[in-house]
Amino acid sequence: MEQIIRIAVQKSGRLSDDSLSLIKECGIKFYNGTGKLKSTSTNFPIEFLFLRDDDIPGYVADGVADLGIVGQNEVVEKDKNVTTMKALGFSKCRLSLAVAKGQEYNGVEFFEGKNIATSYPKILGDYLKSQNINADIHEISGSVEIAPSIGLAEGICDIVSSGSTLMMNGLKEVEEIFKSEAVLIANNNLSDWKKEIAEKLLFRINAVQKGKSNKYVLLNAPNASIEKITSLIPGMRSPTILPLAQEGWSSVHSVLNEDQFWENIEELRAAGAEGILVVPIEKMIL
Ligand SMILES: Nc1ncnc2c1ncn2[C@@H]1O[C@H](COP(=O)(O)OP(=O)(O)OP(=O)(O)O)[C@@H](O)[C@H]1O
Ligand SMILES: O=P(O)(O)OC[C@H]1O[C@H](OP(=O)(O)OP(=O)(O)O)[C@H](O)[C@@H]1O
Ligand SMILES: [Mg+2]
Repeated sequence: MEQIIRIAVQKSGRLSDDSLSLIKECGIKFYNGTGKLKSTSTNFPIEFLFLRDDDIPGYVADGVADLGIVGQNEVVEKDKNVTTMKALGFSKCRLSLAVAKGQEYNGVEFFEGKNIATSYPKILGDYLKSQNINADIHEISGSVEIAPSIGLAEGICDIVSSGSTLMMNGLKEVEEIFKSEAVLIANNNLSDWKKEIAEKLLFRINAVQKGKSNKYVLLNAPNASIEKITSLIPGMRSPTILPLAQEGWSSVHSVLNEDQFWENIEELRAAGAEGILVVPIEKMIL
């Protein structure tokens, strides 16, 4: 049997572009023409299934797919037995309760005995239980934000990111109940060789993610400041220091987390650093 692993990704929607970009950044090539629901990579032993995101946890649990990229919200909602291998850092959103903007709201007790429309009955049900609230959960599959204005429910529980959908529909967010981002999930019983391929994919994903959060920094500094600057940007093992053509000056090259760079920028400049260049890193393997 050909040793190939199957990964389920969303066909089109909030997860698909970033899922496919991540795969491409991992150096994995595949054809992704419109309408094609299955595709095999030409340079990595992986086959892609393009599916509705709601179906991905179930397919991975059943072993129809070995891996999947899906929102944590769907993994928890579908309550399937799968292993979460890695949080991927995109499609970040939250599940929140919302009510009409003009509604007086003094706490979660508001929802006692009320109707709440949602596409996430399990996550909402678990939350209400944890708060000792009895409410009627009205399950609908989309356009949840319309529910209060058509008299279907007094509140909703849906995905919020910027909050603009809530605002446009005259609603206000009152409780955040779940935080989500895209995750890589795996079937619980992968064979040894499938595990090996999954680990190779994970290795590449880690290299891409580390590269993204770090920057290659080059700067010029007077030799007298090198010690101070080295302490501010210590790099992976230690910075590279090269002499400039101009006597008494060096070029310092280092790698550092972007947040750390911005935190240290004033101190670097105060120490005499100038001509600072910050360059993106494509992959980073420690
Ligand atoms: N506005 C948003 N910002 C960030 N992430 C989001 C946003 N909306 C949804 N997500 C995340 O992306 C996932 C997919 O959202 P999308 O709206 O594409 O789902 P869908 O309409 O159910 O798609 P499908 O047609 O595949 O069933 C959600 O489960 C959630 O994890
Ligand atoms: O807080 P916001 O930034 O406005 O994002 C939240 C909205 O995004 C998602 O819908 P999407 O736009 O993906 O459409 P869909 O309902 O067709 O999935 C989600 O279902 C919310 O309605
Ligand atoms: Mg869906």
